[in-house]
Amino acid sequence: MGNAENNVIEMQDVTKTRGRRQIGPITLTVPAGYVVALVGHNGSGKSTLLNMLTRLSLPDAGHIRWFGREYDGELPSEIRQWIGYMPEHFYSEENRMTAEQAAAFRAHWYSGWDEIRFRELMEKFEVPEHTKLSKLSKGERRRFELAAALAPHPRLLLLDEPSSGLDPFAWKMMLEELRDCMRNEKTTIIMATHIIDEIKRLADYIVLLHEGRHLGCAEKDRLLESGKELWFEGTEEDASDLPCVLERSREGLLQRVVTMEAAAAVEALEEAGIRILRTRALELDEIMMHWAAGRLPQEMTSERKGNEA
Ligand SMILES: Nc1ncnc2c1ncn2[C@@H]1O[C@H](COP(=O)(O)OP(=O)(O)OP(=O)(O)O)[C@@H](O)[C@H]1O
Repeated sequence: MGNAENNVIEMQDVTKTRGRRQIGPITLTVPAGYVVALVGHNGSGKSTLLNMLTRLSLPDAGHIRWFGREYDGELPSEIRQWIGYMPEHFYSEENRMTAEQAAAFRAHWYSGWDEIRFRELMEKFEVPEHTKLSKLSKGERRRFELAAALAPHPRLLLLDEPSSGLDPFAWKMMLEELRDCMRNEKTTIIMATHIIDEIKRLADYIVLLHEGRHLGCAEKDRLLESGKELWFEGTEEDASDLPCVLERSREGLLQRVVTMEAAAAVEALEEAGIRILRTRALELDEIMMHWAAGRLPQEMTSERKGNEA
């Protein structure tokens, strides 16, 4: 492994049995300043992974290091205060508190709690003042949770489906705020999400979980650059000879090929003097579908991040 001091999270062969499903083994390194999107169908283990990173849930096996150190029991408070967490389901114990009371309660845990920032965010997100959390709408409650998660300037932000319940305006505001955190505070973000647009706009890396199995980690830009659909005049043999072909078919006089090595495929066709008549970049959701079906080349999904590259 490269410069371990720069790693915010290191998971080594982490497993957890949840009901009848085993999650993992997960081996994952997240260096400082990156945004990692956790992606996978319902029940694939995204929340379980985040819960293990907050220590709300303990792994059955494997090792987790936070900011370079492993801890046995609860995370010490000096580590917890670097971590902002927005769960998918909110804590019901706080339902009878107003947003301000809940914030004051949380501020005790975070020495870096920035009340001015919290109030600015509450205003920006238009969270109703002096109202019990139980009386907030789902989207308002999520906006409060986001403001509270950001108020202590966390070094690591764990977000579980952050956009759930947000209207498009609030969603855009959330994206802007997260972008600012990444830019100005170099916050490391690990977020579970189903929203392709969110992944496209925020993530540097994508981690795919499928039915509890960790299918790897891929660099988003590389996936998007590499996946193309090509149409060209040629034979079936020309099509099948191309690198990393995921799909191919004949459309009239043309060959249609879906490849995850677009640059090499185009070069091979050009060298053979074959005319490419049309190209289309694959959408991220199409690439994810191929990935979940195990069709992506292994070296593309076992990306080593940052200093490990
Ligand atoms: N408290 C629990 N007790 C037993 N099994 C659980 C518990 N919580 C989750 N599970 C199971 O663990 C597996 C992973 O669940 P998890 O919530 O981590 O998935 P997820 O990817 O976050 O799903 P979603 O997209 O629906 O939020 C599922 O099979 C789920 O049924």
